[in-house]
Amino acid sequence: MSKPLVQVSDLRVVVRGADGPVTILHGVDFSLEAGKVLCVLGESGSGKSMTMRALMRLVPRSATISGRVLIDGVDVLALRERELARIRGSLVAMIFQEPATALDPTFTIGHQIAETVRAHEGASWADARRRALDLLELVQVPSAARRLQAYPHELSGGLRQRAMIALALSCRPKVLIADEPTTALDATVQIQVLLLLRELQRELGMATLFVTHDVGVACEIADEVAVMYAGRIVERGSTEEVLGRAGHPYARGLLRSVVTSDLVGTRLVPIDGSPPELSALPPGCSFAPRCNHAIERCSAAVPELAALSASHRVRCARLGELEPAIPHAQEVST
Ligand SMILES: Nc1ncnc2c1ncn2[C@@H]1O[C@H](COP(=O)(O)OP(=O)(O)OP(=O)(O)O)[C@@H](O)[C@H]1O
Repeated sequence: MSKPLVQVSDLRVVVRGADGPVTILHGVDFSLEAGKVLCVLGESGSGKSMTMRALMRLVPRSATISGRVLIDGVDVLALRERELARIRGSLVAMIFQEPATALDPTFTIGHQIAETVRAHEGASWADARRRALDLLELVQVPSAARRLQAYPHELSGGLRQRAMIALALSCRPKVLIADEPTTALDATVQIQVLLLLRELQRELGMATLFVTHDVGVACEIADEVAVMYAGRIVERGSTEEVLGRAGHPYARGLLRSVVTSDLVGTRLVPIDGSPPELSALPPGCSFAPRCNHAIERCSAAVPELAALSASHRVRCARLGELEPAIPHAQEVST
């Protein structure tokens, strides 16, 4: 097994709130090798985006991060601001749901990509423009030479998303962080962009962290899946293990809808009850108040992420006591 490109251990984020500090992330651990895609699933507010932002220290001013984040051997939490700015966009690139946040409306697509290539690689304008064209072709923008001259608002949503991916790839990142990058697109375009991302990340050997609410998206592109609840990873493993043989009652509930491998657009199934207030988490397992299987022991202490197999881990005090698989397990193929 090769050495992981991304290693995250005991990642914690605490935000200063009006009524005192609130812990948003309670010690997140995972690692990811080059060329692999990890999908992070979970309900709104579970801490998916905060985890991704904390990796690059893009957290609110009121937040404090602790733990360890090693990316390609670089200790991100120990970097000075200047060094950090250098690795954002070169070692690690981020793409978001809304391309408008990454693309400047006042410059053409070609100018923005070429400018980034020049800033990071010191290339001449002529070389940078050639590379901008190569990148637009790589992300399969039709009539790429003409689109270089276009402003963001002149492109369709799908093309803008491709342009943003080209911009993210312009510095040859080793790690790509994608936070719901296809959610705003209609289903057909979503599938095209997802297939493109999967193809690119394999071709370029990037480690990709992909945040989504969509089980179908995870089925389509993930090698590994992590499920988050109330600021903790409650289950992680290979896509087949987590989507096919979920062990945590929360993950099982969320994944009730998974019946085939081609379900882009399948939102997670809402579970009865609502997530806890982060400022007033119940003792022990945060999911216990919503869990049909909870017993007294579940509220005594936060369970560890225990191993079900070499790669499959579940944070449940009743692991091993529950039925081993969810009913749809055999139908999932990845
Ligand atoms: N700037 C902030 N200050 C205080 N709390 C914040 C801030 N940003 C996020 N939070 C809180 O952190 C928690 C996790 O938020 P986060 O955005 O990571 O969730 P998420 O799982 O990505 O949700 P979604 O799927 O809706 O994007 C939420 O309870 C949110 O209210």
